Amino acid sequence: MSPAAQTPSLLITGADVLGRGVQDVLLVDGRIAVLGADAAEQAPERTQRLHADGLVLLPGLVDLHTHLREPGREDAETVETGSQAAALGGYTAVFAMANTNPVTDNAEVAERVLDLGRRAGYVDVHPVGAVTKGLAGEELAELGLMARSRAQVRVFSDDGRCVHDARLMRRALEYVKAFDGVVSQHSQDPRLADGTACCHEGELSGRLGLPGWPSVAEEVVVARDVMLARHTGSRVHVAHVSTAGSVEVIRWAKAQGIDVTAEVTPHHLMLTQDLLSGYDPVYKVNPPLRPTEDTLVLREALADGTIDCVATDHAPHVRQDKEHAFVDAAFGMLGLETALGVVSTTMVASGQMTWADVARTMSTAPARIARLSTQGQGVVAGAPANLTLVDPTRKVTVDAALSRSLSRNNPWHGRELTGAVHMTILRGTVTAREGLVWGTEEQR
Ligand SMILES: NC(=O)N[C@@H](CC(=O)O)C(=O)O
Ligand SMILES: [Zn+2]
Ligand SMILES: [Zn+2]
Repeated sequence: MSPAAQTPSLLITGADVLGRGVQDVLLVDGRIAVLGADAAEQAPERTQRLHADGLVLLPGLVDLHTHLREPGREDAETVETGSQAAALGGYTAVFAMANTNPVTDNAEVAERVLDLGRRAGYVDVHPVGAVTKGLAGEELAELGLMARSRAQVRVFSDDGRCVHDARLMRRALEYVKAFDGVVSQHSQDPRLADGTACCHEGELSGRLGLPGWPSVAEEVVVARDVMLARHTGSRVHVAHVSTAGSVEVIRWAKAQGIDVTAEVTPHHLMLTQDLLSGYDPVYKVNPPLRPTEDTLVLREALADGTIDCVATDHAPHVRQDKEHAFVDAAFGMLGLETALGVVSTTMVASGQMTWADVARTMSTAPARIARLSTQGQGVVAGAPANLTLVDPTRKVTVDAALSRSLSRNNPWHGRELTGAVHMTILRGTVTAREGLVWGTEEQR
């Protein structure tokens, strides 16, 4: 990365800041120097100008839940390709899940992922630490060492698997409290979701002849975990909330003052289980796509703050793992490049959320949950210049072939989304612009 001191000054004019009104914004030395009427006057000599009329300026997006697959599955994604996809999607920071090979269950792997992210340089890559060694659910991983490492891990998760042993979950919550960490739980009772289950259990799964798992497999774990959070006084985060029942529990827990936060994925906001009728494994994901009623409750919960944030659960898989009969295919779908468009289409174009709500749910709230000090302050003078410019009315038909991800398990292919990322800026440097990744080493 080029040092911030060499980043040219940039004056952004005409953009609607968070949808709250047009303000000029001056970026100097990688920071937001001035906001408002004085910005142009205070611009140093040779400041570049960007005319952003009609665009909305948001703080750089932060993804609490990304699978970058490196180390171990560099055929599906690398930190570099995943970072490029993230920059194109408007992200300036992502949290890389620990289900890699080797698993990120110690300081060494965590620092390796951190360094790979820095070398790529498109977004800040923060490793998530595993809760248990090897994700085996038996013994706590080196939580303290990961927290004290250069990676300063604060988010811990066995994602892909549920920490189903209540005693281990309790100990993990007690442990992370010492450094204000958070346990992000993949809530799914393995005893209620047997190994072959691959979709939502209900009338449709019966008709399709696919083994399903019930909503309650998620809800019982959410209910248990909020009680453990209350008991330990620690923080629990519910990953990929997918059912109306989970929302009910989280709403109740928050009303009690329990320190619980939650995320919803773009796919659970827009896609529903009826897509499974063609048995296309691109729609196979964990937790599964649910009935429309759940989707509508998730949207309401995101808008009213019961669900704190949107997280992609970007889960790239190679063709050999995904293109199988539905029951045998891998779980997961791409999400980084389309998340903003999906949220814009489902929540903003529909009038359920404002752009300020998008800034909260896709930047400031996830940064706060992860206790990020380097990002998520919003668009304010003095903050690092991590910014995303959005064209709110642009309609884009998603083309999987144009994705920067190495994988092609893209459920959004062919869909028209309203609202597109125009530009992403990391500490004053443009990382993506109009569908092209900028800021490669050669260009700097
Ligand atoms: N979401 C998925 O369906 N798959 C994720 C794991 C996970 O998030 O549970 C993956 O790593 O592929
Ligand atoms: Zn998961
Ligand atoms: Zn995941």
